[in-house]
Amino acid sequence: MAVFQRFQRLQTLHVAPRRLKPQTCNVTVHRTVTERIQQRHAHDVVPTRRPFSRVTSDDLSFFNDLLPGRTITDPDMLESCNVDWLKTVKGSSEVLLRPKTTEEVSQILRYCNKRNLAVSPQGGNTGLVGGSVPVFDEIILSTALMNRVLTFDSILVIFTGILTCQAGCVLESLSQYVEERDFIMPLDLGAKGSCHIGGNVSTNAGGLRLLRYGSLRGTVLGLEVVLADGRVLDCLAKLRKDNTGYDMKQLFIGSEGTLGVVTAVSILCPRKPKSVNVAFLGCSSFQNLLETFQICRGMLGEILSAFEFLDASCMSLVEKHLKLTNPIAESPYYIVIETAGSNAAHDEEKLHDFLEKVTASSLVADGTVATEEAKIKALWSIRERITEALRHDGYTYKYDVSLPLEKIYDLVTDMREHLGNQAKNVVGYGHVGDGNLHLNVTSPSKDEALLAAIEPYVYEWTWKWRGSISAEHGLGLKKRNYIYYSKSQEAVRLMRDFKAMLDPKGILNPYKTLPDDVR
Ligand SMILES: O=C(O)CC[C@@H](O)C(=O)O
Ligand SMILES: [Zn+2]
Repeated sequence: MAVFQRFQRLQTLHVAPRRLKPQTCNVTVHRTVTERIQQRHAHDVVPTRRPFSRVTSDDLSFFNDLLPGRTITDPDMLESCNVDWLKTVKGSSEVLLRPKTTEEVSQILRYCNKRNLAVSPQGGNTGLVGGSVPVFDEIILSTALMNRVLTFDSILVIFTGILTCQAGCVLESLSQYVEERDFIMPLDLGAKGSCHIGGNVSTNAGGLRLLRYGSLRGTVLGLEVVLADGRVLDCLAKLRKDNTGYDMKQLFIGSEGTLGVVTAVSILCPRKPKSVNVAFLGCSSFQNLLETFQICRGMLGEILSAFEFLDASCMSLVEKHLKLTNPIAESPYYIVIETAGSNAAHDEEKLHDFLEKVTASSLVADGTVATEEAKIKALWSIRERITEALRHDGYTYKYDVSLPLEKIYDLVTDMREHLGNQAKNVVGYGHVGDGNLHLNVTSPSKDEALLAAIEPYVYEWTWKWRGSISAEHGLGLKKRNYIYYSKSQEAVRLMRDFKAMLDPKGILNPYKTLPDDVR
């Protein structure tokens, strides 16, 4: 493998890409969507507080009796729970509840529903769309103390890999727990040190391993959910297959705490791979990067576990703000490829052949490969810590879109041109393997004119190419009024009906996910 620690440019391979047609512009439909959004000036809409009750001293007595020492009203302690990680959405809740059991969550919600008190469920508060913090004075219901592993299944002495745990377990702790037993979590994200598994499920978090292990819609086997009126829905099955009627858990995966509070999760963990390699490569064009991906899928096949990218602007930001070092020669685009398999010699041979092919054809200009854990971590941190670097760069406008692969970077290029010098930085990175681009725009401070130049332009663009305006972060508070760019009116109406059925008073995570005016 030493020969691939660094490799050189050879010649360029030209493969004509298959062009994709934009959405046949049904002008009427398009205009309807656009007008609906523009009329509302969606990015400016600050919701009006709905007529929920205000917390009284009687309510506090009830909560104190139920959760002695875990009913928090100290403003200093409430401060960090009222504001999101990006520090762009700030609520003014005066009560933080920290239950330890499902029964306590059930009693809290039964009481809040009766009293018409709004509730903002909160996990690790790492969300990026303002979905995990109160907007007004909603009671914060934190899962932080619901952090017990319940079971890790085994048949005699052999583990099956089915983990059942409470919703407040931190993803990284779960990873450690299952790794000690020779398994891994099927998902991995930059926020793993703080995010909770319940929050991951509620937002249907994607992350860096989705390419290999699929989404939580497949790996979550069962859920326990407390409904708005306090009923406990036990769908905590541990079965690989179960076709008995509607798959209820799917309703709660990705519904951002608006339909129920996830209190426990059963999840299928893959075996820990015996051999892991990470290659960090540089490409001179995005077209070369896409061709590298095509070849990679073909040649690495079943051992490919991640294919991520970042552009040169991301690299500059992690160098500048986090003092990370670029391990290879400067390039316009960088790729992080991970392989995970069961036979080191076999995996290395495959990787070797692949790298030889892409360097010989000059698709890849430079690169480095890591097999030891510390170096693997260092390479991954360049990709994983971009979000953190962007936060240092200024106020960040974040877009998380699914697009046809061949259009994925054109949005960044167009946006740069469209914004000119209005923006400080316009960067692109993300999950090439999943067709998911993270477009981020920074400015020295919050800038309404800049926001108006980005939105709805970015959503129009995504709609035109039949993309999704939220590939993995959800709609939360910030994007809910743009839902029509990705969902039909009928679909949104049905969502409203589900919400009305499960939470008739609308106490669960109000002002999130669904638009203000469902027509
Ligand atoms: O900060 C972002 O926009 C993306 C965060 C996360 O989804 C990632 O893939 O790193
Ligand atoms: Zn992502």
